[in-house]
Amino acid sequence: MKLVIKDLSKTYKNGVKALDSLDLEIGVGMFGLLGPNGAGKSSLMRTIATLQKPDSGSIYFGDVNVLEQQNDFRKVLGYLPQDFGVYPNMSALDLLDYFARLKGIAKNSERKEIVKRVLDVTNLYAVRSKSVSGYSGGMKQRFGIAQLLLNNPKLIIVDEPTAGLDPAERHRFLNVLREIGTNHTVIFSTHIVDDVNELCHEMAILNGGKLLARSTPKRAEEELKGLIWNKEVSREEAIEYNKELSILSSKYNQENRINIRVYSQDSLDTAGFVQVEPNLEDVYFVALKND
Ligand SMILES: Nc1ncnc2c1ncn2[C@@H]1O[C@H](COP(=O)(O)OP(=O)(O)OP(=O)(O)O)[C@@H](O)[C@H]1O
Repeated sequence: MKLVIKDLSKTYKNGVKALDSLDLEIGVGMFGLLGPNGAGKSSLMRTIATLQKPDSGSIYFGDVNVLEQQNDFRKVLGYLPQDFGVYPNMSALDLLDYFARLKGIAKNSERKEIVKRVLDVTNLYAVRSKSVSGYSGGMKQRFGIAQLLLNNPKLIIVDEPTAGLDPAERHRFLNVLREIGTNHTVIFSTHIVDDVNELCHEMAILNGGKLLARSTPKRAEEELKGLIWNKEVSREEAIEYNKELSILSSKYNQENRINIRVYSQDSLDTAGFVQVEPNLEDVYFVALKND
């Protein structure tokens, strides 16, 4: 089923325009919503999750009018907010059983089966008897996914789930999402370019409440072919180049020199630059620079 967003706008009372006439269509699979802090990602996610109203615009999921038929839509929605708050001192097994009851799964045997399945999918079965309040950050995030899977949602929204996770936990979490993304529509917001690279078939870049790009990671990279140049320079040279060229990123290497990556339609051969394969980080920085 397709999520179709049209002309969505939201200005908060303090005058911040968080969503600016946004149009977006999202189909089955993992969709990555990439943007810097304050881009409007959470505002968009909360609006889709029917937790706040836009000033104007429409959202349809299949033929359900999300903003009008909130109760119908919530039955097929799984939402993991950015900050889930505090968990009670209960085991994952008991807590999931409790959530399953709240979601109306009355039959004992049915609940048992579903709870086991979501614990399996999220790799928490081995720690099911431990208290969720004592879980690590990554385990808590996976528990959040387990609980939203209980009612077999058709659309899953996860808001910056990898922020603050260590690399191993992040990988475990992305693996869980990858599995879920094969048969659900998953919208996944992040400011980490690699998250999108590793996981998403489709992506959009959001800033200032506007879509700057809508593509697949691969296609977006191909569009920059021949336009990305790299050179290793000193700090002083980097400052000079910054005055005349569009530097996308600069990274120190072990010799304390800087690799600068530059976007240029003209050849920089003669200036000692080497043409390099574009990556998704280049795509992201080009989009933000051209904004
Ligand atoms: N309830 C609110 N009232 C006023 N301004 C808000 C409110 N919520 C968000 N904003 C502002 O709207 C803009 C978009 O915020 P939003 O949280 O949607 O961005 P984000 O992309 O999710 O960023 P982050 O990664 O920091 O959460 C920001 O400038 C933010 O300060």
